[in-house]
Amino acid sequence: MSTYNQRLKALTAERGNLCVGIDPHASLLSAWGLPLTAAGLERYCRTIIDALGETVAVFKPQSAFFEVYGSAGIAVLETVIAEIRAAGALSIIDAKRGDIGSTMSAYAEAYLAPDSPLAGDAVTLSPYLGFESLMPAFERAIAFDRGVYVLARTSNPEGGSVQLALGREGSVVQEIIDAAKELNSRARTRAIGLVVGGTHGTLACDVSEFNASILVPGIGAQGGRLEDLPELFGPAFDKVLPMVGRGILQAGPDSEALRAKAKSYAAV
Ligand SMILES: O=c1ccn([C@@H]2O[C@H](COP(=O)(O)O)[C@@H](O)[C@H]2O)c(=O)[nH]1
Repeated sequence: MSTYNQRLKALTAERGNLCVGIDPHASLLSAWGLPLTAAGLERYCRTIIDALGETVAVFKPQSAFFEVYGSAGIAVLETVIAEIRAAGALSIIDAKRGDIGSTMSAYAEAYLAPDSPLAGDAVTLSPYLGFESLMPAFERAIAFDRGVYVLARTSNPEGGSVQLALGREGSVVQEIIDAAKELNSRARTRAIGLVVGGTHGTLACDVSEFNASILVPGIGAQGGRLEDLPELFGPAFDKVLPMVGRGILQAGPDSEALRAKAKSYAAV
């Protein structure tokens, strides 16, 4: 089996460099005329995958919006992951997990083990219990040819209060970026990616020598613009995977409108 990074490169070369967020906001379900139930949730997700599944490279289902519906919502998330795979696209499960190592092992099994119904191609992780606490997920991602995206410089304005604080050798976020880069080098992998928001005027951290995929949320509804990313990311721009949720989903439920909106983001 190819690695996550190889699959990502091949598919974005073929389909364009775009990750579409599957964020089933209650307001969007209502705007699409769907009930706020697990059945409405399933219909919403299927509409997106039917419209975009064979043309978009990567989808990012946001776990929180599925958890709202309890076990029925989690069952829909499992179906969505399988449907994305069946459409030939990749999935990043946005669960932002992070915990002490022993609990992290269980999260890693849930989101990265080959036989888990909740495992996509990659999962988002929070390093704020300590980068090293994520090691069980790093090990499984490498072993199972999957990927992880570690929150570094998030898109929200509040993130700076923690991420830009001074750590032992520089800012906290820079320590995370450097630790991820170092681990990729040491393990001869590209499985450890970063999340860096596209909403900032300047990043206030250095990703110029980062060596794996950088997921960039915040484009569209949060004010980030695709056309600003080359300057924002400089030499790391070729690692950037831009991600758009509401900016595309608001065009639904019409399939043509969803396709046209996704194309407009992929074309920039
Ligand atoms: O720093 C971050 C990390 C994750 N997100 C997630 O991305 C999407 C953004 O959706 P939009 O509708 O395009 O705003 C959402 O699931 C967030 O939880 C982020 O925005 N910023």
